Amino acid sequence: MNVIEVKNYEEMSRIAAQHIIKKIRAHRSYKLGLATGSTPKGVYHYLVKDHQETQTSYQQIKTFNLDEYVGISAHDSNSYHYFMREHLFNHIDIPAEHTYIPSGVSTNLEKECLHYEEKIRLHGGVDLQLLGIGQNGHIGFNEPGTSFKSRTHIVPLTESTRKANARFFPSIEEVPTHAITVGIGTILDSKEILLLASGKAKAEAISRLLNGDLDEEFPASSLLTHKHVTVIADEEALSLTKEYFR
Ligand SMILES: N[C@@H]1[C@@H](O)[C@H](O)[C@@H](COP(=O)(O)O)O[C@@H]1O
Repeated sequence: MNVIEVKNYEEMSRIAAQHIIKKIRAHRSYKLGLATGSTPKGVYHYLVKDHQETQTSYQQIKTFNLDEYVGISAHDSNSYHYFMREHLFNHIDIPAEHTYIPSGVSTNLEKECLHYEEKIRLHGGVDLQLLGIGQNGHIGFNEPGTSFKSRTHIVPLTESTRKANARFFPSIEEVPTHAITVGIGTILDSKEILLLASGKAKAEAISRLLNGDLDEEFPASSLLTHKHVTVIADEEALSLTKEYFR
């Protein structure tokens, strides 16, 4: 696992964006795995800025998002569909039909999970997966205890995750109780993984990831089994990690 220590959120975002832009320019039909949350917002800001300044093209790029809330439609401002349009898709030249996000309002959610897996597979898999990390080590919405072999599935959200995400909703009661997420096995199939972490709230999770052992109770530790993972973390996120492990 390669660890890049950066000063702050801004630097983390810039370096991650530069890496993604380089890949997109080098490979015409690149497949990007995308994430939501506060962490990747800055990366999307830099991708948009670069697109406006240099016209880096996304016409042949395909994107696959990690997850979506169950019961929240694509038009709802709390949906991850909305988030992606707002922060990235509306500002670059990617065709809407190239952007894939699981549907949280499908009438048959089990079928939706299988279809989503199939879509990723038919496109030859994800080349680069961008990831944030939950305070309890979740990746996508794979909560502690999820099998490292899991594929796209429906998950009940833990209280801690609902609390952490409550800031985006009018009240905690309105935070959905379930989500649809690609599995840990799906994430591990990506050819390359870029995990970003910024701020003190992530320090414990990052320290556990970098110091720790493989443990299904800590989903991010599954990344230790992958050959091509880069962690870009800022000083605060690395503040509890012993020097030796960086
Ligand atoms: N499903 C998302 C994750 O993909 C994300 O990594 C995590 C951390 O969010 P943030 O980046 O806002 O800290 O939150 C949500 O639960």
